[in-house]
Amino acid sequence: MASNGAGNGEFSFDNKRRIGLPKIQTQKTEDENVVCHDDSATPVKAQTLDELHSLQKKKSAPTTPIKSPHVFGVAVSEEERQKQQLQSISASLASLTRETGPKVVKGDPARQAETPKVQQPVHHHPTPALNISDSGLKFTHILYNLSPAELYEQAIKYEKGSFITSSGALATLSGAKTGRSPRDKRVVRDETTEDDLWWGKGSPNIEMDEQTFLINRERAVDYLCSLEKVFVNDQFLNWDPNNRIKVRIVSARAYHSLFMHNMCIRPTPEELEDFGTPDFTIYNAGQFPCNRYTHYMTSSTSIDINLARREMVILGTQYAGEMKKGLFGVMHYLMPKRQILSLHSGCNMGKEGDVALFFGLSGTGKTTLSTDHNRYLIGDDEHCWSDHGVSNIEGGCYAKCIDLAREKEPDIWNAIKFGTVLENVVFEEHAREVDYTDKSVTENTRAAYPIEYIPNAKIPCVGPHPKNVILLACDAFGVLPPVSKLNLAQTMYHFISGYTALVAGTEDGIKEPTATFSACFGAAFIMLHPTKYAAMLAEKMQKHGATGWLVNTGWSGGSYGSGSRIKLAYTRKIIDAIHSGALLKAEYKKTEVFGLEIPTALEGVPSEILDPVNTWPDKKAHKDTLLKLGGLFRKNFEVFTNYKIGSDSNLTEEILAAGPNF
Ligand SMILES: Nc1ncnc2c1ncn2[C@@H]1O[C@H](COP(=O)(O)OP(=O)(O)O)[C@@H](O)[C@H]1O
Ligand SMILES: C=C(OP(=O)(O)O)C(=O)O
Ligand SMILES: [Ca+2]
Ligand SMILES: [Mn+2]
Repeated sequence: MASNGAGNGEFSFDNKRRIGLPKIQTQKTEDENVVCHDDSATPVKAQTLDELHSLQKKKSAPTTPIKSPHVFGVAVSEEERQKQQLQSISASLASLTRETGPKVVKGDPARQAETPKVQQPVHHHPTPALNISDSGLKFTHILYNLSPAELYEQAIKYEKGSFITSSGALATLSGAKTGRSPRDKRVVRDETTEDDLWWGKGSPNIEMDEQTFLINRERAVDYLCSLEKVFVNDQFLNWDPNNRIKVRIVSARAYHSLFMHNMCIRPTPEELEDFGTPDFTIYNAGQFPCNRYTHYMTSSTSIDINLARREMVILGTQYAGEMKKGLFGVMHYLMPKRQILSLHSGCNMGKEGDVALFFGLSGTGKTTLSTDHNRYLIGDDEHCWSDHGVSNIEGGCYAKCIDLAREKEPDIWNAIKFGTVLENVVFEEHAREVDYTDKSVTENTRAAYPIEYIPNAKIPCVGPHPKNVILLACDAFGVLPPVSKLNLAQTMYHFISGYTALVAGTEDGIKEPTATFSACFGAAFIMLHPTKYAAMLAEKMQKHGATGWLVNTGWSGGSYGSGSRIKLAYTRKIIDAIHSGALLKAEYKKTEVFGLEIPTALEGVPSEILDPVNTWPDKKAHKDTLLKLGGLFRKNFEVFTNYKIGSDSNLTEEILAAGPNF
């Protein structure tokens, strides 16, 4: 933003900066006869203030001439197309018990002059007068695919806790929930999903029935239709053009609309013209709770997925990540049906076209390590691996910001600018400088930005088959080596285990690390049994000759409390050596218990840290901790011992043998 030096939003009267308004002379110049060399522009072409304001905005020009869209071979007018779009939105918002969609109208209700042509409700049947509700008598204004600038204005005007930070990002608060609520995520169990999905112990798919889904859907839709305006985003998922999914997000907050604008793939104006009916719709009524007397509800939060109806309903949580990760779950169902593997991983590509995947649970480094100034970023979190290579599902990144530092992560730092949603951060009240070390609201502070905000993003976000598959674990026990080379069976063992150990809540003194095992490094999002994804991964890695690696981005020199987190600079060197192929040629030795192959030397990393035992002053404590972790792995894997991985029973046995041995 141009600074005028006046501060506090006052206008500057510096002549050079004047943009068009004639100078108002309140006093006569000293010498009336001297020709006034006033360089001010000609007067504005407006007679009234209203006219002046109407000049400020011009109609946006489409990048290509609007073609006449065809419906069943018949050309339709622009007016007709607009009408169809509103009908589609009205149908999306239709109550299921009152037969009609709401009366929807495009545009901001605050701008009365713009209130345009009225969209007649869609009548499936002549509506009995008795069925009319209050919300059926009013108009619901639709703010359709607004631009970031418009969404900023909406947020700042109407949503408490919205501010522009000094770098131009939109700071918001997500309310009472500052992270996902996996225990409140439910999936409708019906004929479609009964046999296909993973149900029961360990599964993230907590069941609900169709009827309960419809109750929550009605609650969300009634809430949304009772509002004066709702935001509608029509966008895409998946950069693979043959497997692109059309999603519609209906939400009540500009924050949610901007978040999804950034996170999903943004359609061009031409693509939006032909958008038609969405493949999947989210109803985000996050400000409104679910009813705890409703069957299945265990809290006031509910995130409900109905695969048959292709709908998701959000009640009682405003955490925006719920939408992104909810859709990811849907992709974990839709893609494997098409023989495409969906992956909770980051992905980047070198100059030579070498692709790497980064798997890992939250906070293990997918976003940080896939954002690499020397490589092209394909995506930071959600990908597909098809017979043609990899594709990003999303159009944006969602970076953790806690302790973010410009020097360590310059690309992420620079992406936090105008258009970026900055969740739950604390900033200095006047200058609006963000303090990234401040955890007052939450430790899970986040930035959501379009992927092109990263300078070396690979657009379109697709790439060839991966050469390296990197499994990230943040091991707060400090016993896993900084890097190990894995054979295929070990890769599968660690992929199915999905280990990380984090330390929650650091305030009240030193805490024991807790091990988390999350199958496929994303059990919260998978829909099928983990072995289904594992079998696909094994098949693809084998076919394309990818190498597996286990990288510990966590502790060294002791567990949390006595050791310290491995320096990001060292982890980057390790990753560089994987990408370049240098690490493949290194000399290796095998570790005790986990039987991992570790390099004896690696450029830019002190050799002594490569074997964790060297970094622990207390060798007995090291051995005890190693055995403890080995035991936790073993216990976790018990549930998988009765499953066959793919059609290859040899592989299944090899995988079972690839775990810790003691
Ligand atoms: N050695 C390391 N490797 C990777 N990340 C590290 C390391 N040390 C500290 N970090 C920090 O850990 C966090 C990793 O988070 P992030 O990349 O967002 O994880 P994910 O995308 O997997 O959820 C970042 O805040 C990063 O700065
Ligand atoms: C959005 C999330 O992803 P991640 O932490 O893996 O970046 C999340 O887990 O809420
Ligand atoms: Ca995650
Ligand atoms: Mn991430």
